[in-house]
Amino acid sequence: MIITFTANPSIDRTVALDAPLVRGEVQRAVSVSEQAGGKGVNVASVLQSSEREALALLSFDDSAFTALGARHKVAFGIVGVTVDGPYRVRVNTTITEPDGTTTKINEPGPRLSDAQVAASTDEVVRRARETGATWVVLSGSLPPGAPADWYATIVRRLHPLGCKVAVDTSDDALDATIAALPGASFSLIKPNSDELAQLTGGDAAAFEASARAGDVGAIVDAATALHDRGIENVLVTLGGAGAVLVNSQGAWQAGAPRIEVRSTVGAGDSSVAGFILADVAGRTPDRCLASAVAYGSAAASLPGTTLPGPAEVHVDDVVVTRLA
Ligand SMILES: Nc1ncnc2c1ncn2[C@@H]1O[C@H](COP(=O)(O)OP(=O)(O)O)[C@@H](O)[C@H]1O
Ligand SMILES: O=P(O)(O)OC[C@H]1O[C@](O)(COP(=O)(O)O)[C@@H](O)[C@@H]1O
Repeated sequence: MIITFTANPSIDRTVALDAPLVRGEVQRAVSVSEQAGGKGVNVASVLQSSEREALALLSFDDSAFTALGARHKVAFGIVGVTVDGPYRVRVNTTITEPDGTTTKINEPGPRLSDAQVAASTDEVVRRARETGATWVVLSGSLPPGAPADWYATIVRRLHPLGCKVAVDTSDDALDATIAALPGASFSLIKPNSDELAQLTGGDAAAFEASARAGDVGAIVDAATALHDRGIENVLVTLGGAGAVLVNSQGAWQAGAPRIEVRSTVGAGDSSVAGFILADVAGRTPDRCLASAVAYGSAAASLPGTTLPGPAEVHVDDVVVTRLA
């Protein structure tokens, strides 16, 4: 069993334009779609599509979110509270343009109380213990009211169980997760270039430019610094430039296959799922990296938050190079 925990689920609304977005103008959408989303929900959905037993745990939901999830057949478990009434699961809006450019506006979500945070923590740990989970994935931004070090607290509580843990978050929650190392060490982090720059004091634009030019030296150095602080696998995703993996066995780079980009929403989550799918199948690190990139790129080629299943994923198209 693989468990994901989404502290701040979302209804993902995708608004498609048939012309470039123009700030300050009135534009008409050509289509609008909605899906149940949030990082852990997406990871579990990809795992479930690939026939892995996975459960998406949420700290809260509402009836609209549950109905959307049921339509897309994601198996949910609610570990916190059901926030119907005046509170709602947030709506995250993505605007897609014909050339594949996506603009995302993510809402903060409802405020959680200390009691709701504590109850969710207990439930995540209890479900992981009960199911003998091999991986627990803690994913996404934190809702207002949640402590920035919430994921670090859960990581510490999961340590005695011996399961692998992935953390994929941003902003203050990401800083707090790293600040808790090495005491709250874990198995996988998946920063993109912005998050890597935030954590290591680097320059995201410089990381991206050098990656596009095929030079990932500075990215490997930054990822190695994170690995040395207590994260076994540092998977840096680089959009269309692919990804880099650093772990105790070495460092690898993978280029992304050429695709027609439809929407990158869910690409990072699909990369996390692709890595874990290969890991639980006992694959070597280079194959885990190839799987992460193949799943991420497959997601980027699909519209909205549509997530890839094995039929859309072409791992053999991904070229991996060993760097160290
Ligand atoms: N333009 C693109 N072309 C091909 N693959 C892409 C593109 N954008 C994203 N991907 C795939 O999705 C993965 C994750 O994308 P990235 O943008 O780095 O993550 P995040 O969504 O977390 O910021 C990349 O490693 C790559 O495999
Ligand atoms: O919790 P956050 O950081 O606001 O992100 C939530 C959003 O990210 C997504 O999980 C997509 O993430 P990725 O594009 O990074 O894979 C959406 O489903 C959701 O709307």
